[in-house]
Amino acid sequence: MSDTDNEKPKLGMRAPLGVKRTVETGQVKQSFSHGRSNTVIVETKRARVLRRPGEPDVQVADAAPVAAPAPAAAPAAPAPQARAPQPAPAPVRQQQSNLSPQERQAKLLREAEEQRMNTLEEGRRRQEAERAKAIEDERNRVADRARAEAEAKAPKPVEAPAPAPAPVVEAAPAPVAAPTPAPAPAPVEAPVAAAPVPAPVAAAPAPAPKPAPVVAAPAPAPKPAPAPVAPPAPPPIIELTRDPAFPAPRRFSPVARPERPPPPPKPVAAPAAAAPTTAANAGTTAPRPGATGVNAPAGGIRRDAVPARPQQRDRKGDDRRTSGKLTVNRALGDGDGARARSLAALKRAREKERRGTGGPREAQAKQIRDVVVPEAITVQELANRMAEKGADLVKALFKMGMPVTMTQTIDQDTAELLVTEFGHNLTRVSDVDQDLANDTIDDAEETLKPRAPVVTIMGHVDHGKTSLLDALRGTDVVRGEAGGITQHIGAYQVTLKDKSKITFLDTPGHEAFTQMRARGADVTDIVILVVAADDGLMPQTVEAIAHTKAAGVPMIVAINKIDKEGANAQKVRERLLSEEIVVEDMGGDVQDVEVSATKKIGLDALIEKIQLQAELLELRANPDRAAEGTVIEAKLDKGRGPVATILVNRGTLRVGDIFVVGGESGKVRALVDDKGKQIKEAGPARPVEVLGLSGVPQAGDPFQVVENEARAREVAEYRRSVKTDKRTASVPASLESMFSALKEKQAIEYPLVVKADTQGTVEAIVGAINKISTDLIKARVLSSGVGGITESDVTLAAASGAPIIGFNVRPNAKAREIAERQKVAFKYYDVIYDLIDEIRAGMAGELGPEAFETVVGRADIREVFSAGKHGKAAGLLVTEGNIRKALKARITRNDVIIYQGEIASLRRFKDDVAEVRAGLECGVTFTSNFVDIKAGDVLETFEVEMRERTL
Ligand SMILES: Nc1nc2c(ncn2[C@@H]2O[C@H](COP(=O)(O)OP(=O)(O)OP(=O)(O)O)[C@@H](O)[C@H]2O)c(=O)[nH]1
Repeated sequence: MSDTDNEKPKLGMRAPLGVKRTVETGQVKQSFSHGRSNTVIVETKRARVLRRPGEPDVQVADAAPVAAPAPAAAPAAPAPQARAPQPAPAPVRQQQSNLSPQERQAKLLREAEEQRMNTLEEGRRRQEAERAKAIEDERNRVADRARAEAEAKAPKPVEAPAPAPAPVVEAAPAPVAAPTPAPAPAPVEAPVAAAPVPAPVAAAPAPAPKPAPVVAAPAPAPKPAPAPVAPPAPPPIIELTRDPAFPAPRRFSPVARPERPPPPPKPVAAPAAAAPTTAANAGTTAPRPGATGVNAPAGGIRRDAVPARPQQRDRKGDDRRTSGKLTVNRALGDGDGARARSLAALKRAREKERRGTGGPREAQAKQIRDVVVPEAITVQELANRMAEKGADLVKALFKMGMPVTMTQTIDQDTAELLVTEFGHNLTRVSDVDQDLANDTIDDAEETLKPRAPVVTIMGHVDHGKTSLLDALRGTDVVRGEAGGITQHIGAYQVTLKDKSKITFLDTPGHEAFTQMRARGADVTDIVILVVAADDGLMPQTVEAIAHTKAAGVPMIVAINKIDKEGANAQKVRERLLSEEIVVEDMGGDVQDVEVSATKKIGLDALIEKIQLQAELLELRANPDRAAEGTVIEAKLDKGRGPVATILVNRGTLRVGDIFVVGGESGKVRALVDDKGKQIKEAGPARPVEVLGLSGVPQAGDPFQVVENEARAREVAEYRRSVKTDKRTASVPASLESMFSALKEKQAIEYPLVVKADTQGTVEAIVGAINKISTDLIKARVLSSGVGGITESDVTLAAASGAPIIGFNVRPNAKAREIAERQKVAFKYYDVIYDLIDEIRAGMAGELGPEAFETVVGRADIREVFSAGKHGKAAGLLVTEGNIRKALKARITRNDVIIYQGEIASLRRFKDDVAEVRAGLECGVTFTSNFVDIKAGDVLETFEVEMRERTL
């Protein structure tokens, strides 16, 4: 917009239709800061007054045509309000009528500005006063509220013009425009009506019937937004309604709206207040001559909206409201709004705050926990116990310089660092705390009752252990054994003629069962060392003696096979001396007895000695307590599931008892004695098969009855985790371990999958296989277990190209099918000797034949000649053996090999010869053109023989 544009009387060109000109225009130059100025075209329009039908008004005829060009504001012309102020403007009009239009406009503007300033000043003073009062209100809010309201009411006459704009419109233009005030309200009404509260405008259609056709047309102007109104109001008129007498600050009108007072008592005061403000706003914010009449009010709307902003902010920000800061709203006595909010909204706000801040924060509040830390724990488990994120722990450990993963096990000290770091309390526990307390306290004397002795028979292979036991039991076990040797521990209880009982444990004699034998010694009271009279002491006999001594168990020497020819019992006794076993006959304290298992000689004497020894031991146990025992043997029975042979040490084991055995738990489903009979209970020293286990335990595992299943599961779980931790615990790296690892890497791996019928056999086989390993080849048992060969065994073996060793077990149909498909080899055995021999042969075959070197002859190199295309020839003196053509040869200088190859040619006095013996001279050339030959070097010829390797 330019000044030149302003000079063009565009508004005048688009004068509204009418019989006579109702709008007068003029220019007002406005000055702003920074030297800016603006020229505004000001039009003065006569206000239209709607009158009731029948009311005498000579100006009606004029009003109709004037109202037409400003239809936008028409809806805001409520008839009742318009009529009320009508009488007032008359004298004002008369006073101003003497001035020229320009003078009047200038004067009006000046006065309006003055009035506005006065009003602002007045407002400021009022605000200050209100602020002071507000402070008092804080102290005694309830009491002062009434007074505050009274004071707030005081400025209402100023606010009044806002809610009642219509009279203003009518009053102001009247003197300027024409004696007919009726048509004017439309444009002037627009800014007021478009002010923040559109309600009056929206209500405008109600009086529409009164202005009849003229008012009905602009009905779409109910919105405060000027845009939609603009089209129906084309005349770009900036209306300036003014009343120098009451230039009430228009800006307060929106604030006062919510509590619209009753109609102002003075009809003149109300319109006068609104008019100048509107004029001023219109003049400053919408100076464009091209602006429509509705645009002008838009500026007014923006200006009017300014004071409303604090109110909006107040609604959002509680702090502002509660801070006691005086806002325009409060200054104007808007105490009601604050009160209304303080009751309901404040309550909601408090509730929201409580929910929003109190709730979650309390939930997130860090809980300090008592973290129970065992001797070794995984990072993940520790995180769980601390209720922290595992990743946080890993991060903390990383910061401590320990790069670990969640599944890695850390020791108690490291765990303590973490627990402290995270602000929890540490409770150290040892394995004993976690596990079942091994009740080492002896039972009370009065509870102890005599029990049967547990006798273990030990001895070298085939010395007749099983035969002796068989003789004692009166049953034939020997025939049932594969290969004629005992494969695993058998436990039997023999009832003697005097009803007394003896429990026998038959341990295998083969060296592979050393571990099992050691276990047998641990649970036994007496050891019977079987020594064949014809064979004497053998390695396993000596080993059995060592185990017996280690267990601190008394021994009875049974010299067996005395019926055999060549039996020499005395020799056995003498030989035992070298093992520090001095039998009674030799003046010692170890009982000995000559027996024959097959001829049943000396059996009674043996039993007598056992009973005597048992008496000396005073074997007693408390049968009236929860059972404790030891696993003698365990296996996975196809029909019955996991089965463990338990020797009850003390207490009585009953069907239905809940127990923990090693890393397994369970409830006794059935008890089977050594004769295959189901029994209800088993007292101390009684071997019994237990059914109802969760898995196959290890031979030698402790068996304990516990109070409930939960505890049983907990302990079993703990024991399993300990086993896992031990297995997965990372071995600290050292130079030695690194070198040994390198060494191991060089060795060929011979993978195997081992399945056997019992746990003890599995251990024995695995132990024996590991012993076969050498530096060159290492047997690696990928998996070992009890029970038949399953699909998973085959899959594992197939993945590694390993054969499956089945000892007394066979694959199921599915496993066979997969094995056939994946070309997995099964090797079945029922004698451990055969198994080990074959594995040994297989491992040797894997290594291939072994090269053996045999030196054939040696010679000293005396001279070196040039041999043309053959490089150099050496003149030799054969010192040892002979030198032959095509033999492998090596030349050493100061015992360091400098050449290795073959003899290409052999000559003696220019003749090619096949062989030159020791003491003779000859000349040789070598297969490769070796030239670095010097007199003084030594030649060595040798043959290489490939032999089958043995391990
Ligand atoms: N003549 C004679 N032969 C016996 C006697 N006791 C055992 N035998 C024989 O010795 C062989 C081995 O007997 P076993 O009872 O199997 O020997 P073992 O010590 O139990 O053998 P393993 O179970 O392999 O440890 C059998 O052929 C028996 O018949 C005996 O008192 N006299």
